[in-house]
Amino acid sequence: MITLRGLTKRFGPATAVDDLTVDILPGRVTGFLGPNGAGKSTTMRMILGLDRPTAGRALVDGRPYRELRHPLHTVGALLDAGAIHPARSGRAHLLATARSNGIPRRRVDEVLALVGLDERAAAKPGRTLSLGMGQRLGIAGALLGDPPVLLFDEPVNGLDPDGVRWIRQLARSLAGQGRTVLVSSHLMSEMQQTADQLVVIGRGRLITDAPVAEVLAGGAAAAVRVRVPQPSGLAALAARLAAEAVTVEADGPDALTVTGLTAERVGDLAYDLGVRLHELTTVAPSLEQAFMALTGGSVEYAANGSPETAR
Ligand SMILES: Nc1ncnc2c1ncn2[C@@H]1O[C@H](COP(=O)(O)OP(=O)(O)OP(=O)(O)O)[C@@H](O)[C@H]1O
Repeated sequence: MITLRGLTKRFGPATAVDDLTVDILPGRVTGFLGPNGAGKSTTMRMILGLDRPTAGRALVDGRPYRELRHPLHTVGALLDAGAIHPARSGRAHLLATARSNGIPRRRVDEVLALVGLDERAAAKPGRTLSLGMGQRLGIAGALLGDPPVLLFDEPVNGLDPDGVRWIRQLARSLAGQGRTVLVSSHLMSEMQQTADQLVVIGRGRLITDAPVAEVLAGGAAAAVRVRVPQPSGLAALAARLAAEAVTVEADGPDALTVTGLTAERVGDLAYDLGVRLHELTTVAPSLEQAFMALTGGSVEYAANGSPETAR
């Protein structure tokens, strides 16, 4: 379990993490979500004792990282996948970490197998590793001490679809074993498929801490898409909907998206007007829409497009 209490980090006048209080519980994948610069990496660095909080506490299994007696056996982290010596092989890198932490050699073979790196890949020098292999090696390092708590900072960044699927399954299976798994991402769609719980931050502050399903249900209203083949019918329906105090947006040349009415009500209004429909669909909000509804003002670059395209 990870416990954050009033966790705050200031860099000069800038507040990167602002009074964060959250419990990150075992047995589930917690998605740590926020736009670039929201403070996710800084929070993870404080959990791992790499940055000192300006105020508040970050505890792993009840202790600050620096007071852990067996840190590698308590918490494993993937922070920067590129953090391996360019001339050293992946296997040598893991062996050195294992040796200095009293972990037996055979565990290195176990974790290499766990992350799907074969002998040839493990023998390559760091500088020749692909991004995906680097991520796998970083995760192998995180798993070395078989820790009950795992932190993955943007693990799917730059990975191909197979790599993304693999990380997703790994995170889920680690949580299934009862571990605490915290995965940061600025990709809402990714978290929708991976996480059970969401901790969303914006500008260092907690925006929400809730199950994914709850964020989806409460963050943004479902919309209704209605497609009308005749332009006159489309105009008549749009005018009628305008009188209903709902949000109506054009959706291509022959369709409208209506927020604030059920599909049944939109269908009934069309029927009353004698307007023929070719489609009437309820569109569930995506996590991304829910996220935008939640973060609103905290997304500094909203004008440049969605957070997914901002990196
Ligand atoms: N060492 C530092 N010195 C000064 N400012 C910093 C430092 N580290 C982070 N920051 C600032 O703190 C804020 C939070 O950064 P952080 O990297 O934690 O965000 P993030 O949510 O992880 O985003 P990203 O995904 O872009 O890394 C940013 O405004 C960043 O510029």
